[in-house]
Amino acid sequence: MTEPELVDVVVLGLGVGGEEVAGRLAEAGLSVVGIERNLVGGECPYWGCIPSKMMIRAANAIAEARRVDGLAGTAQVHPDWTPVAKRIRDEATANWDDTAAVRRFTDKGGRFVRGSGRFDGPARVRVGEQVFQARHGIVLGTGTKATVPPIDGLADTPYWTNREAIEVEELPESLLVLGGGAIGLELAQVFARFGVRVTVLEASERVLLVEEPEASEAVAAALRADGVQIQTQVKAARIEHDADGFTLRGAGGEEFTADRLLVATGRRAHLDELGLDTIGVDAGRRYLSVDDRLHVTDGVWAVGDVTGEGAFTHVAMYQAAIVVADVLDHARRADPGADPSGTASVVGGAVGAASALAATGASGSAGSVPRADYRALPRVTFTDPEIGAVGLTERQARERGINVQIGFSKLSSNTRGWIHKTDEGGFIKLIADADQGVLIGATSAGPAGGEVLSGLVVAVHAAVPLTQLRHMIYAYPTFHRAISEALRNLPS
Ligand SMILES: Cc1cc2nc3c(=O)[nH]c(=O)nc-3n(C[C@H](O)[C@H](O)[C@H](O)COP(=O)(O)OP(=O)(O)OC[C@H]3O[C@@H](n4cnc5c(N)ncnc54)[C@H](O)[C@@H]3O)c2cc1C
Ligand SMILES: NC(=O)c1ccc[n+]([C@@H]2O[C@H](COP(=O)([O-])OP(=O)(O)OC[C@H]3O[C@@H](n4cnc5c(N)ncnc54)[C@H](O)[C@@H]3O)[C@@H](O)[C@H]2O)c1
Repeated sequence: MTEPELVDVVVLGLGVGGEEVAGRLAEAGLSVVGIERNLVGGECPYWGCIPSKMMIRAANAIAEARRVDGLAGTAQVHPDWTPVAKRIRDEATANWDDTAAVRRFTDKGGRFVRGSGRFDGPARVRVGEQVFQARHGIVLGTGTKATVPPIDGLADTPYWTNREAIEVEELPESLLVLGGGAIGLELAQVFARFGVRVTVLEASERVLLVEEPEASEAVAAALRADGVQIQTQVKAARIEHDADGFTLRGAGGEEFTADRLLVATGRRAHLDELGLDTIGVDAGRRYLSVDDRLHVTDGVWAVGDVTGEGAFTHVAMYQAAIVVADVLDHARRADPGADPSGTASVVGGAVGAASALAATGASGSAGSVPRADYRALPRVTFTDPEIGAVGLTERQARERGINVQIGFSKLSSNTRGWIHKTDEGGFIKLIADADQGVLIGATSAGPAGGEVLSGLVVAVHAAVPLTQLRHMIYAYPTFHRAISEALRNLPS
């Protein structure tokens, strides 16, 4: 049997969350082993946020050029995917090579191990023949994988997930997108703007189901204007593939065909692979359940998508800061005699770093580690119009029995929206708790919906009284000035 090697912390999965935790703990002086089986950085830089937003930037440039007609003369656009694929290959992903990311971690003092890790009993992680025993804790940042629904025939076809869609060098003529969530909609609009015939097939009654119905309508209308066909309430019964491409047969007898099929029906943690049974944690759940300091169980923390608290890079980063502070706090408590200057021992280094972090407010000293609070969780779906949202939707608020008031304004009746020639789709929707006199949710849809959102995030996060929000000065003529009109439309 392999003798375990004693280290301070093991971080399993170096995606956005794991890499941040591992790097900061290593910088703090702990001996950290970071284990990653694929690419350090995870989904976001290689197959997620960054390359998809490069695609969106390019597709929006095409759409903007097409808006020259009638506004500033004439423009002819000849979309070409080559520079987009090249930019993703060369600038975003270094051809899907993580050498620089591994060095970023090892330069901070971390030890990198490439491979698939799993628990091997309490405080132990095994990677192949190597076994590590963690003195201060194990952090799981193993993320999610695309879910592939159990549709008859699908598993035997060469379907795409986000990975193949992001890596594509040559666009197909036509594309079926199964799932009208964030991934499906963002990529559908991109490909349509580059001339692909795209059909989005969504099982529920509307696309972007998690956001406000008005947001779903605005996005669906914009995608249709880009030539995307959208079918809701589709129940896929069978999927076939042959030399002519894909055929999806619906339970109602409908049939959809295309050269390629992108499956974007959600994501799921893969807990069954992590040996969680060896530490008494239920691997049958959809996500790892964590408390507000991201504890899973004694000496085990989780960070990022695997927690199910919102599959966003900003959530992973937010949680990472809490995990770092809490692990350092535990290290300090485990070795209270350590030199706080950080020079006497490895743990002393961590203590010194914890104190430094506490001084900057980024971390906490014993007992003052910040707790996760998702009340003001922002989301941005980077379609055109962008859909920014924070906190509760109207439906969620009503389901909680809150005394809800709604304020609404359209961008078309806002001066900047009118100047900009936004279509009817842009809007601000405010969800107020009438009893508390504060906003508890908001949506900002429009050309800069994700940017306009920031003021609304502050309002929800800091529970700024509606009276104060109404008496603020909103610059003229901006998109965000539509917030003041929505506030006026709230019953006072
Ligand atoms: C197409 C797309 C677009 C997106 N766009 C945005 C966006 O615009 N904004 C946003 O905020 N979010 C976006 N996201 C979501 C974002 O990518 C995730 O929230 C983020 O990557 C989560 O980070 P993570 O560290 O939790 O997990 P991941 O990034 O999934 O990393 C987990 C890592 O763990 C590794 N791993 C798993 N199991 C093991 C094991 N047993 N041993 C060793 N290693 C293991 C994996 O290989 C992986 O590298 C997008 C996602 C997709 C797919
Ligand atoms: N801009 C961003 O921040 C961004 C962008 C992309 C992804 N993400 C993150 O990644 C996560 C996953 O994205 P996603 O779009 O895969 O998932 P999602 O859960 O957002 O949407 C999946 C959609 O697929 C539908 N669906 C499920 N099964 C189906 C079936 N058999 N047939 C047809 N439709 C079906 C669902 O009803 C849902 O509308 C998101 O929830 C988000 O957190 C974020």
